[in-house]
Amino acid sequence: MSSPESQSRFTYPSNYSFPHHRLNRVMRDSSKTPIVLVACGSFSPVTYLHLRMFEMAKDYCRQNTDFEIVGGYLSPVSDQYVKPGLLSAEHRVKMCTLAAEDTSSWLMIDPWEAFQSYQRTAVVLDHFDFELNNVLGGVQTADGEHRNVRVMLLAGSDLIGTMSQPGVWSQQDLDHILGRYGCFIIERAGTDVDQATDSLARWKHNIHIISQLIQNDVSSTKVRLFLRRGLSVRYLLPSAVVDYIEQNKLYVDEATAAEKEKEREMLATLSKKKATT
Ligand SMILES: Nc1ncnc2c1ncn2[C@@H]1O[C@H](COP(=O)(O)OP(=O)(O)OP(=O)(O)O)[C@@H](O)[C@H]1O
Ligand SMILES: NC(=O)c1ccc[n+]([C@@H]2O[C@H](COP(=O)(O)O)[C@@H](O)[C@H]2O)c1
Repeated sequence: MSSPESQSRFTYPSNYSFPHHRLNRVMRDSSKTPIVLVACGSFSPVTYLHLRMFEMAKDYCRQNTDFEIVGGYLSPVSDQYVKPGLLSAEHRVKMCTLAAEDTSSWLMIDPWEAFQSYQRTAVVLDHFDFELNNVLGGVQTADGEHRNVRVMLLAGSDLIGTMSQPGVWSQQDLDHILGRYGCFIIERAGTDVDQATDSLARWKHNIHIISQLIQNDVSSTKVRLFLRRGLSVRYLLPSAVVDYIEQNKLYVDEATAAEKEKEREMLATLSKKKATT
């Protein structure tokens, strides 16, 4: 667990320690700004697209910004977040860990959010900022100069779309997330990014929109639907995650009414799309 100072600001799950084994503590290019990417979500289950979001952001940063990515984290949401199809945090954290270990050399899973009461995204980003800069002391340049790490949110455009919906995010939190930290938004089929970011114009300088040059429309909802119908999901998720789902017989239970409704909406969108092509 972190220093006593942190205990007054944050609550911690028991036996928690902040993962930093893959954090790049020495920058490659001292002229750049070190950043850490944080993707918050359900990850029920984690898919290749969740992992690919980080690679897309990496390419974008290299080509368009003065940022150097020194680490990437998936932060699965708490069980208290009410959402159809949300499996227990234990399974979700395990699947994310298997996925990162199996497929990546730089992604990490932070279980801080998952194993406690629901924490707003603004608080989650503060937690990362605290652990990276106050507890670990940031990173260094090759010359040994200290640099604070900037935390940035990584999300799909559906999430940024919810930021204009009344009652979902407080103005104070939006100002904190987009004004203080900033974000990378991956375009996602079904969301008009311009419309989604219209009301967020005052933070435009901190919002980086990334196009999906190779469209991948996989979603956890579709994966759950396939599993429930006994269809294969191999090659949509890392093999280790598919094996884990099979071994633990996950996502085979009858869908809840809310989930059935979500599936109906998704199937209707898919057949509409088919009809227009
Ligand atoms: N196909 C995709 N394209 C772009 N962003 C995505 C895609 N799938 C997931 N994301 C983003 O990944 C993050 C985590 O998402 P989440 O775990 O809620 O996945 P999801 O696939 O949208 O889940 P569900 O289908 O259960 O709603 C969110 O910011 C979401 O926008
Ligand atoms: N006010 C907030 O902080 C707020 C609102 C909506 C979603 N979120 C976060 O967005 C993430 C993804 O949510 P969905 O899976 O519902 O798209 C979750 O981690 C959730 O905590 C945060």
